[in-house]
Amino acid sequence: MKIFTGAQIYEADKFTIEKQQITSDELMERVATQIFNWLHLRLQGAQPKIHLFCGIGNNGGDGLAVARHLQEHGYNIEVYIVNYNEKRTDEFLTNLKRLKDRNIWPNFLTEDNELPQIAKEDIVLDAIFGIGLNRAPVSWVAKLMNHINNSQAFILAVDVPSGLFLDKVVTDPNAIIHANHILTFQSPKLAFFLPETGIYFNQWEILDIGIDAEYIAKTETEFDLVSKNEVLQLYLPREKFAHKGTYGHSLIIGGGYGKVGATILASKGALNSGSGLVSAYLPRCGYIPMQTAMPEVMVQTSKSDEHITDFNFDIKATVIGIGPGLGQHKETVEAFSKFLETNTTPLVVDADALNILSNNKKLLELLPEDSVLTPHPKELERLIGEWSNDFDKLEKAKAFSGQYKCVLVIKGAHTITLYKGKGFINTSGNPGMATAGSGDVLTGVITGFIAQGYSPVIAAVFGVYLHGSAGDLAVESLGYQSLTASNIANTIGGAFIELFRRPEAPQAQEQQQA
Ligand SMILES: NC(=O)C1=CN([C@@H]2O[C@H](COP(=O)(O)OP(=O)(O)OC[C@H]3O[C@@H](n4cnc5c(N)ncnc54)[C@H](O)[C@@H]3O)[C@@H](O)[C@H]2O)[C@@H](O)CC1
Ligand SMILES: Nc1ncnc2c1ncn2[C@@H]1O[C@H](COP(=O)(O)OP(=O)(O)O)[C@@H](O)[C@H]1O
Ligand SMILES: [K+]
Repeated sequence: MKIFTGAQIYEADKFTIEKQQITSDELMERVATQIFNWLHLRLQGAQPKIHLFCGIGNNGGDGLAVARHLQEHGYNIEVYIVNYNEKRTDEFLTNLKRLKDRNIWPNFLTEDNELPQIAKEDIVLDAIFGIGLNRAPVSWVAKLMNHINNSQAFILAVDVPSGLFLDKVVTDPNAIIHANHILTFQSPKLAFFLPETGIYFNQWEILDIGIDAEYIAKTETEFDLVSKNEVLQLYLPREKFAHKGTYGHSLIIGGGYGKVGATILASKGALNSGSGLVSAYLPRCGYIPMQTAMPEVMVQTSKSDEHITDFNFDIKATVIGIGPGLGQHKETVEAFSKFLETNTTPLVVDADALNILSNNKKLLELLPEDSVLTPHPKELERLIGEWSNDFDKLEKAKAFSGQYKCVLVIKGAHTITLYKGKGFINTSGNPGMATAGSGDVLTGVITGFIAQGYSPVIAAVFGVYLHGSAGDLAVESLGYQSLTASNIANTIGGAFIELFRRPEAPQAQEQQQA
């Protein structure tokens, strides 16, 4: 799904209005009807107090139009105009008049008003600011927002939580609404998925407001959201007459004394994601553990007992996943550097292999084109340097991936894969995956996908989704705390099956009763 910027959203609105020959007011009415339906379906006429806080722009206009629908259906509403600016939009004024015509008189809030009473059983509709926010709210508005946040009422945000910027971080956490749920229009917003800006709400949902399909199809976006629908289109079916050679040979390189487990997890990731053959190259101490844990994996060892000191293996790999448990011993660094000088096999680079590259940036130039790098936040910082905020991080990461012609997978709650100036934001996964070794499994999964013939960027995007989906499935029976990396690796098969599971058809009433 495409993630539009603020400018693109305004353009989409304009395009839709012209193409569908509707007025801006009619578009706003679509929005309001959808929000009203959302509430009506859940409330079914129940009478909690609904406080609607409306700004003076079009976000506020949406709020006023919702107020009218709620009132017409007998809901218990209180409307407030957060009067932060003199410049009202036409649509706001139209909807204000419609309310007044129905004898609904909003409370106009200014700096001098007392803060309204909101009980924790109440509902708040947040329509103070939408995507038009271009500077931090003044202090009395921030105070009001803070008051709303502290009320413990259920807060439903219209389009975005008021106070959220689409392209920069919030400096004062009190000057933004902490929403329980967001009803956002047509396209999710990039800020929903970044660690510094995604913390201000629990859930989001898209309302389809009928933005013109032609606009959506023809407009290129910098970021796309990746869910099941997107990855299903990338899936390469298994062929009837396939043999193990058809699906490539993954080689996992890493491990050291006390860290052989990392390579076992990566090998499991590669094997369970469909690699035809999997080999591992380890120091000698890894031989027995690997052979015992993974009978399917072929093993060769470096000369030394405790860490890799040479890359003299005799394996014709389709792709190499390198780094888990590798360590940064002087001899390992030297051997890895020498290996890079002649290697042409595609690489997936993780963990200590990334740290070695960060310590000697010249080595980055030796990576084969389209190598996949999978840093967690600390490893990313070592690679690209410090960033001032999440938006700056994305810019720097994008420049890095362009400079070194690599696929850069920024791991996190919403892992972002960057390639050739474009970002793919993952939607699967859960906090139970913040556990030792889960990244090692991902290295294996991406390696396994490349082995099977997926291009590196598709292997990264698909692999990240499937890895997260395996975590989501496994957590259902294990819970967040007990989920382990091994569980994730063992559930990859389930995640494949889940890809093709159709939602259950609702049963007919009579059948249910029978
Ligand atoms: N036809 C349209 O354009 C549609 C717009 N929609 C709604 O319109 C919203 C955007 O509306 P607007 O562009 O009017 O903007 P907002 O309603 O988000 O903001 C109001 C205006 O206040 C000013 N402002 C920004 N930051 C401020 C601050 N800190 N203090 C004081 N004033 C500030 C800006 O001039 C801004 O335009 C969307 O989020 C969505 O809710 C929807 O109704 C869909 C249709
Ligand atoms: N809160 C979270 N939500 C979703 N996924 C997460 C979360 N925390 C971690 N993950 C995923 O778990 C993996 C952790 O990788 P990493 O930090 O390299 O772990 P390790 O080094 O222990 O293998 C990444 O794929 C990351 O996206
Ligand atoms: K809002």
